[in-house]
Amino acid sequence: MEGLVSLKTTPPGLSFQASPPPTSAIKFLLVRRSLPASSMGTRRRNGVVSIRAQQSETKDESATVSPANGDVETALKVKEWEVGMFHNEVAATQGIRIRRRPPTGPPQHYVGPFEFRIQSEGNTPRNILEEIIWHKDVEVAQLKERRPLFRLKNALDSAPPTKDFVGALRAAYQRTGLPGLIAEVKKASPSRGILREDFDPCPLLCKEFIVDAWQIYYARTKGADAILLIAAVLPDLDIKYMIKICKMLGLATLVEVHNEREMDRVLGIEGVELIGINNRNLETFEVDISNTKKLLEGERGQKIREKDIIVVGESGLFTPDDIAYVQEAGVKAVLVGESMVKQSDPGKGIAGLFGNVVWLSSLLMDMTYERSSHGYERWELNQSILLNLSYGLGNVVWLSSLLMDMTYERSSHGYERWELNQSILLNLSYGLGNVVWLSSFLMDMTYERSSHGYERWELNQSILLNLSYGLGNVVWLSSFLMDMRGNVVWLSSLLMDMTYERSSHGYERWELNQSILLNLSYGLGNVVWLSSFLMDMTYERSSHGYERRELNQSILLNLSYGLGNVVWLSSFLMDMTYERSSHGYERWELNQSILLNLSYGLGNVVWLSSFLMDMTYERSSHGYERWELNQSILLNLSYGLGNVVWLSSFLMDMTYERSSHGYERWELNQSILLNLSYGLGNVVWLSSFLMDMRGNVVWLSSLLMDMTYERSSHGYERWELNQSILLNLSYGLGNVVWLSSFLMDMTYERSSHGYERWELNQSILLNLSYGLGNVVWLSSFLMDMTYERSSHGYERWELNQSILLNLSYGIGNIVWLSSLLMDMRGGSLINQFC
Ligand SMILES: O=P(O)(O)OC[C@@H](O)[C@@H](O)c1c[nH]c2ccccc12
Repeated sequence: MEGLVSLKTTPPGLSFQASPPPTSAIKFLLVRRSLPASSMGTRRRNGVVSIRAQQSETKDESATVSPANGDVETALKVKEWEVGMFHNEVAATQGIRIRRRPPTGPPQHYVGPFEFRIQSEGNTPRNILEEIIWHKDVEVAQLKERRPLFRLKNALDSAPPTKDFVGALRAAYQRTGLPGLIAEVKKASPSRGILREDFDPCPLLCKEFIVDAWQIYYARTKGADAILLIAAVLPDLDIKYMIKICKMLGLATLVEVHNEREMDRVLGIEGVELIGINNRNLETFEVDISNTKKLLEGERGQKIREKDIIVVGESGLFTPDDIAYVQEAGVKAVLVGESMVKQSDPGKGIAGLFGNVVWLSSLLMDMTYERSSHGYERWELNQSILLNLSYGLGNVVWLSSLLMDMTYERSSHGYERWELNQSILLNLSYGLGNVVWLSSFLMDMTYERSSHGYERWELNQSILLNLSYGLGNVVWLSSFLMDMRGNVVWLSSLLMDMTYERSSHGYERWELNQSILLNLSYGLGNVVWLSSFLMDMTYERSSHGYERRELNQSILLNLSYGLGNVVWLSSFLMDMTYERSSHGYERWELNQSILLNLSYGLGNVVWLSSFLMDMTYERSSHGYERWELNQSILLNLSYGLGNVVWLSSFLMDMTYERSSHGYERWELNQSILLNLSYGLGNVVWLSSFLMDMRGNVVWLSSLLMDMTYERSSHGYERWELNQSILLNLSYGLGNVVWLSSFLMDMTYERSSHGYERWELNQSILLNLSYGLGNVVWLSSFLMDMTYERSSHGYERWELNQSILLNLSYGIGNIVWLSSLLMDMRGGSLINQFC
């Protein structure tokens, strides 16, 4: 040990040679074939010093290269073999089953007296690992002969500086919350030559069967930053010694274990920072990833956490489930071969391994890289993206797993984290997503109700409230309700529960009841249920009087916002019509509001248009007001979208009227177009609308052209309008093809319109990112931007971020984004992950 202390204070190469610890004597003796016989005599007492001293002397080299005497050479081999036997004995006491040397004699490549050995149990490897080690032993001996240690040491100076392997793994885990990836990658293959020119690997691990410290030096000269040491092969003293050498050379060590015994041995060694658990039994090559879990259970896991050791899960990891499994077991990094190496595109390999999560985490990673310089704000941004994502919703699986992770962290992060959890849940409930998960979550919460009391119940209520805002998808809400407690029963039974509580919670609870119903009607839900509820309420009308009826009306109004089953509504309206005579003007007014609201949603345009026709018949008697109403309905319809055919035919009608109605009519035309551009979202219909009108794309652009013709007379305002329409179109999203071709046109004009035009371009892109649209286009655009990054610098990058932020608003579908990111990043992902 003293020798090791001195190692630190003197130049690495020299000190190493001057005073190595005793174990290294064994190691170096094992493979050193050029020692004079005289020095062997001192081996057992103080062999280390003498051997080292000679290793560093050049004059030894001649002996190595050309043995003067065959007998001496043979004698040396015998000695080496004896030492190997000694090594086997030491190893066996530590439960190491791998024999470093064939116990009954040197293996067959030895020359001289051993040449004719017959194959026997004693010189036949017992398993694959043993066979590899025996081969490795010989291979290293030969390599050392060609390049003795002192020469390697000279080469150390020209090796690239070491990179912080452990630091990179820790940072990766912190950044992403996912295990850092140690990927097996290749710059070139012997058969196919250079595979990747721009190969700039992260810190490098030398994944080799190390049997001799010489290999460590060799690896460093080749640029290694970390060394794999296999506990199934190396006795404790070797591991300790090699760790010291690695430290001296600035290398990290990953000590690999396969079973409990090896784990316990390694946990007893000082200075171990990384332990790899190999799921592949190197004796049989069978893979079982539960090995990782087994070795991290109980006290062992405890000890690892206390020592702050990073555990690397190794082998047999292919899917996000596998990664999640080992991460759950306590792994903070993974060593992956097959599933990466088989992929031509490393980005795809990573995505296959880490799943959809990869894009977000890779995004977060980018941001994390910047965290040091951007500090807290960036982290905040991180949170926003998560929150926004939860609005969209998308892949609930990911989010729920995130929530689970967060739950694990709850103890350490306390209330804030929990708060965030709640927000995400609330937001999730806005979107909707995977109802199964949410409903099961709600059920869990119900179980917890007793223990968490009122707050939890409140949260429950909020989620229901939000759920009722969000959905839109009637099928899921109704199926959700059905899943929970069977058809309709659940919500109404909830309402009943609440009713029971009414006595104690009084008016507030009842109010809440009402809000839920109101909100439900926003979303839309199962009209059947709602209408049956309304009927129930109708029965109660006599006793609850006017208020109930008012409520009834509100629900109807709200229903009309959503849209629902127009058939039912229209039949309801008919009922009301029968009542018109008795209720007079108010009822009629109500009728109108419902129609207006319906037009917001959209519904069955056919019915609406037929209604409009009815109204048209009445035009003569109701005069201008009615006509005005007509216009409003049309305007509102354009918000929603509805039956394009009808609208377009209406526009045509209006066109006929242009001559007589003059400018106002034309203005209306414009408003409708503006509103249309707000509303749609459904690319198909807009494009089909455009197509219907004048064939593919032509119509809108020709309209724009018309407007352009008018520019001279209407001047700047018209042009402004033009821009608004484009901007609004970009909100919805529309036919990206068209937009992009338009952008191209604009680009041509860039020279003459200068910066403003370019700004507009940016807005359109930002807005497009709200909707989402054609990812292919966006991603290709982002790529273009990436190319431009060098010249446009930080602003462009910022824009990139905004687009991503906005995208996170829009999407919901994480799958596409992740594929986008994957496309974008490809190979560079791998660097970020390491
Ligand atoms: O290809 P896989 O199953 O992803 O495994 C990679 C890596 O863990 C494996 O190559 C490995 C880890 N430690 C080793 C030691 C020797 C040989 C191989 C290994």
